[in-house]
Amino acid sequence: MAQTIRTNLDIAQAKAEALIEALPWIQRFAGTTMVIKYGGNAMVNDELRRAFAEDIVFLRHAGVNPVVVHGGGPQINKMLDTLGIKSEFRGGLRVTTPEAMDVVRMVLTGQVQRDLVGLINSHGPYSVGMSGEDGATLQAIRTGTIVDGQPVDLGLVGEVTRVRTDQVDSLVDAGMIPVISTVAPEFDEHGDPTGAVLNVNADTAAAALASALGAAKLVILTDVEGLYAAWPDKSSLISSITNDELRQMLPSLESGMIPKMGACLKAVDEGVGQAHIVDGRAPHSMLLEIFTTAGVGTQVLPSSHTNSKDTK
Ligand SMILES: Nc1ncnc2c1ncn2[C@@H]1O[C@H](COP(=O)(O)OP(=O)(O)O)[C@@H](O)[C@H]1O
Ligand SMILES: CC(=O)N[C@@H](CCC(=O)OP(=O)(O)O)C(=O)O
Repeated sequence: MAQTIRTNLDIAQAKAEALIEALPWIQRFAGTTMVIKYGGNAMVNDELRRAFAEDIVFLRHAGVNPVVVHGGGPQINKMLDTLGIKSEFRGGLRVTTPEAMDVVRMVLTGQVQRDLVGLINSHGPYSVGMSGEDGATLQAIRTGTIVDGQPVDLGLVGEVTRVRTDQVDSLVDAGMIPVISTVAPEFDEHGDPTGAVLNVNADTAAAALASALGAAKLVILTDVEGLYAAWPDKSSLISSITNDELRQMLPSLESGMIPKMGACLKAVDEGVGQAHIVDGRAPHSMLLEIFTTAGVGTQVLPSSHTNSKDTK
């Protein structure tokens, strides 16, 4: 019995220590904006999606202004398969035909975004869903990519050139949590809309938002622990890397890590305090990365900072 009481007390004390450890980080980040990118591969089951929604609501009550940007690549793949529409990835980006674009828009804005808004709002009326199309919040130009030194046409794929931060700020100022789908209207070189909509990779859109909003952090949830120096060697996890070190490493990266680490680099280069890659398969990993001293994933820091976890 005495043993049980001590064990229960130990558990209670460990919980209190976790709360106290979070205190300086909560003080530091209260009032800041954080852009949280939730990747389709990190949404694999209901428990994880529910834990994600809890973390977002926790952040909001800790005084942070979370802005969620979501992906949905696997969910788009599933719908394209069901409809018998072929699609391929080049350099980590989907080659997007007009037929595929209709499916991208339907799945991201009509399905994934609706699910996330519903999960967050099960805790209270906090969340509003929007697409880059709403209020022309994300404006984009068509972009291709380079694979093996050769230019590749990706079709209706875009890169964000302008963020209407006033649209996002007005929701945040009203105490809301925006959940943003990365479908963006195309704008021409004169800044006029062409009438087309473009498919924007959610990592690169999240970086553009984080940079435009002057976010304290960009946090990207995915299906790996973080960035591995020698992928697929799981013992080579990088816990902290500077933007200059990442710039040198970028050309050696593969597949989905290319837009993801490119997004972290862009965000930090453009003034975002830190970018983090976090394992979305582990419930509450986002809170651990933000509110514990050791952190759990990979953080990207500006070179001007020392390479220490204390710099988060
Ligand atoms: N150096 C690396 N470190 C970690 N993961 C890597 C690396 N190189 C390639 N990958 C792959 O990138 C994947 C993450 O990208 P992606 O599938 O596009 O994620 P998401 O859907 O979350 O955006 C990982 O699951 C892993 O298979
Ligand atoms: C151009 C491009 O590749 N767009 C992505 C958009 C969704 C996305 O980025 O989803 P994840 O974050 O889950 O990968 C796509 O069509 O899959």
